[in-house]
Amino acid sequence: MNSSAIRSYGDCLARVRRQSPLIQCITNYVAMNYAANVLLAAGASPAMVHAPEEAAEFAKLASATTINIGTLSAHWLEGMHAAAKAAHASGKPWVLDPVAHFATAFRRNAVEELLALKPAVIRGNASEIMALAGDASSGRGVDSADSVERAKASALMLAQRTGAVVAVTGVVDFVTDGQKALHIAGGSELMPRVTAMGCALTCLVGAFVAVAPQSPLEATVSALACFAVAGTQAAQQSNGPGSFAWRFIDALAALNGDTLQAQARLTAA
Ligand SMILES: Nc1ncnc2c1ncn2[C@@H]1O[C@H](COP(=O)(O)OP(=O)(O)O)[C@@H](O)[C@H]1O
Ligand SMILES: Cc1ncsc1CCOP(=O)(O)O
Ligand SMILES: [Mg+2]
Repeated sequence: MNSSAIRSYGDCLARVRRQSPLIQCITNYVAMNYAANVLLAAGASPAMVHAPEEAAEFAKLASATTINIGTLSAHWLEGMHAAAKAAHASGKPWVLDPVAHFATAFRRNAVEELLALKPAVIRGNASEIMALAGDASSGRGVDSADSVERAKASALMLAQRTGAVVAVTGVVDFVTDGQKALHIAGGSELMPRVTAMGCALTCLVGAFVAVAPQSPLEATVSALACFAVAGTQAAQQSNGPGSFAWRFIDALAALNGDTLQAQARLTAA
């Protein structure tokens, strides 16, 4: 980890709030609104720009790009390729969310092509990461059917094979660059009951790697820690997934670097 570039996980959040990085989010129809609100709550500036006619041009303007295949179509895939290529060519990090990539041949091929365009970070649930590493997974759709514990070896292997930081989320998250690995505890069992929480987190990872492109592992851990701390806080006041969804945005908006540093539950794996 490049500790001279980033002094602490709290510092990474403080940088996002200070710099307000412009983040190109190519995400799905389900996630667009919630993900944009999550980025705003963290102090970043989201832009949902995916048309093939403009995706590459916009990727050059943005500080980072995130690509999510949740509601894929051929037209969108064209924009994803253009954006990922442009981001890579201009030295900007991009983040891949391989939503349910194992479900159909169209998705499998799409994710394989995108992986070749060198994402800096891959963020998925346990079933997605296991299948992406070529391991058997029990996933059928967008929700995980496997534990993070079972996906750890797959994540390590995938990180070593692709050179990307790999984040597996679930009850306790696991993040690795293929050498070092960390666990992040916290969050709430209400989180998988709100659609697009994972997609929004992928967009937030984009904002964090944008302000610390030399430290993608630390930036990813920091973004996941924000979700864990804000999720724990929001759950304490929520009656169910509906109120949790908006309380989570409030908790994230109120989170500062010092609180994150004090409350994040990180352990070396
Ligand atoms: N049972 C749980 N307890 C605590 N946090 C959870 C739980 N399940 C998921 N999360 C959190 O929800 C967020 C989204 O993760 P996840 O549900 O794995 O992604 P996806 O929505 O892509 O399947 C992450 O911050 C993760 O830590
Ligand atoms: C329900 C659904 N269908 C296609 S994408 C999507 C959202 C998935 O969101 P998440 O991966 O964050 O649960
Ligand atoms: Mg997901």
